[in-house]
Amino acid sequence: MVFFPNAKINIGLQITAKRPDGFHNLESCFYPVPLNDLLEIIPASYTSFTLGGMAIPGDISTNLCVRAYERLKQDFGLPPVRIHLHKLIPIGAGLGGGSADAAFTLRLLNEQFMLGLSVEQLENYARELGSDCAFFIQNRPMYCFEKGDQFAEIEVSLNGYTLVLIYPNLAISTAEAYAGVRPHQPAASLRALLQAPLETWKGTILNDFEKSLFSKYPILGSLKQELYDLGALYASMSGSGSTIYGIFAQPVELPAHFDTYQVWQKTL
Ligand SMILES: C[C@@](CO)(OP(=O)(O)O)[C@H](O)COP(=O)(O)OP(=O)(O)OC[C@H]1O[C@@H](n2ccc(N)nc2=O)[C@H](O)[C@@H]1O
Ligand SMILES: Nc1ncnc2c1ncn2[C@@H]1O[C@H](COP(=O)(O)OP(=O)(O)O)[C@@H](O)[C@H]1O
Repeated sequence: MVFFPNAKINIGLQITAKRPDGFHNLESCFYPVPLNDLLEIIPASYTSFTLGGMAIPGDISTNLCVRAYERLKQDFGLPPVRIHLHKLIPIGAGLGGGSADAAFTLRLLNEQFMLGLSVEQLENYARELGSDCAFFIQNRPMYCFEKGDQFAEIEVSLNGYTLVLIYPNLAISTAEAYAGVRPHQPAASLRALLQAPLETWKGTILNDFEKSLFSKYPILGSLKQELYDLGALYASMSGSGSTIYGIFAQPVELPAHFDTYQVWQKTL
């Protein structure tokens, strides 16, 4: 069976408090984006994991696909499988690619082996694997809060807009990003701000990771400004970085020097 785990962007990200468990409470709109990895899992005589596309740091046993398989195997005694991941979503990019791979592994195994797990059960397994993972079970625009693993419905649509993603060949670890942020209660509710027309977001909707990461990596702030100069209606860093995205009214011709980065553009 073959699934295509997709990326996400964060529209707005407020880090509101440090939790007693060491994690942070946040508020954000998670929005799925059709930039995909390829994940194939088939029954086999022994379990193996192979990787194509981009290299992923870390031992195979720490790969989130393998961890997701091992977690379900614990409870359901799954047979051996051959897992192949073709990695296309940039890593350490704030696009949630690893979390998507984990969640899609759970979804695929649930179908392949007819485990009969409900959405809620799959979300609970996903929460064990990472704060972002549960989002990719339902995989639709959601207002996310607490660790980023609790959800509320929100009416946000980017349909018809052109989305540009720029990954400046710089991997930022999530832990590094959280270390630089000072949690605070926001002056305005992100949820309310997101309900206003997209044209108003530029002046109102912020990603709290930008402040410290833009000082540490000035290229990030420059790219965001360039997207505005090119006519973006809204531009931001996604999640814990380093991807900078722009939302445009129509397709945009990007300057030649962007060729040194990984650039993706699509009308949604
Ligand atoms: C920042 C966000 C926002 O969308 O995503 P990314 O941009 O990285 O994809 C998420 O909070 C990332 O979620 P995820 O990447 O699943 O994080 P985890 O593996 O659970 O945790 C990695 C590390 O990040 C920190 N962490 C993560 C989530 C959270 N709510 N508070 C935290 O403090 C912790 O230091 C933790 O050890
Ligand atoms: N299948 C996977 N794809 C990407 N990263 C993975 C995967 N499995 C484990 N990881 C680890 O997760 C971290 C990056 O996660 P990723 O989702 O790409 O970044 P981000 O949280 O910025 O969106 C890296 O430390 C990487 O080694």
